[in-house]
Amino acid sequence: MNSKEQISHDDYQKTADWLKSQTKHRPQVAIICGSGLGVLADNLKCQDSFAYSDIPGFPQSTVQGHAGRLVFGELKGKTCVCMQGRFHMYEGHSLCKTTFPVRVFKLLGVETLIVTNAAGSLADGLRPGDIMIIKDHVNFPGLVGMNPLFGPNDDKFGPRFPAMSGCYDKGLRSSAMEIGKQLGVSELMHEGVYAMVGGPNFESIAEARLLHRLGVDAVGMSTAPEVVIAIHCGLKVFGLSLITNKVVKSYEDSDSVNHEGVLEVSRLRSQTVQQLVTELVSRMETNNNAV
Ligand SMILES: O=P(O)(O)O[C@@H]1C[C@H](O)[C@@H](CO)O1
Ligand code: HPA
Repeated sequence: MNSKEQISHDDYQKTADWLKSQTKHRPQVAIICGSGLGVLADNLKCQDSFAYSDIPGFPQSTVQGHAGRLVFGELKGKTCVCMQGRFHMYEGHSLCKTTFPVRVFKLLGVETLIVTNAAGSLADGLRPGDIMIIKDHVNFPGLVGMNPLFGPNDDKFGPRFPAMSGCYDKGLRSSAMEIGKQLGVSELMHEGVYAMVGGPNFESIAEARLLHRLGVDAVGMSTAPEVVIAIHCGLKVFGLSLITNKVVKSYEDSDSVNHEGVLEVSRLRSQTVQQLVTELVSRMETNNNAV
């Protein structure tokens, strides 16, 4: 991984211009699908979709459960773009490659980013199959210097020192909780703190205990860099974690997590997440920043 890799404003613009030349859709909302959650794109009407390998400048997805397609379409009167597959630091992408699509979305006129992920729970009240609305994050790689904003600041996107307090929009969070009630799934709905770790190994018991003591509710291997870049360039952000497993915190516990199990729980709950996201998008107030 080359942490010094720089991507110029022109590079993002070239990708945005190519996409604009290939689709008439001008999205207001972007959705990043977590592991096993690619079904979120299925409700989009009048779809235009592109394999990542055909999009100039786009990285490639290498993880099972991440299809590697960018899908544009209409969802309840809003134009959306949906990433079926995200990029993780552990795949060997630099952080600016990992977050590349977010700046492209900004250049396409997107106003709101929805990030979803699969995550393991540390909080006792969070069970596999539950949905945790992200109220804040701990960006562990960022805290030790692995931040997508490292390097010269691009003032055209945002300020050198962006604030991260309040990065998960309060209005969208309460709207999602309300929608959960209306869908009859309030017993699944929680709010909590997500922590990003580098992966790709799952946590040791000592690491799990440390994260738990630090006040982390759910842990995963993505999302925080995308959110940092989104906030830096002025996007509104909503995030949710689908809890796919309990993180083992006891030496007496013989359970063990694996990616296939994560994908299985994601798929079982993906329809509910899809309904929640669809309803959230339909209630969003958007301007028309189409560019
Ligand atoms: O892309 P997300 O964060 O949903 O993927 C999680 C973290 C790892 O990539 C994988 C582990 O099963 O799922
Ligand atoms: N730990 C880290 N990432 C994850 C987990 C986990 O338990 N489950 C899904 N993604």
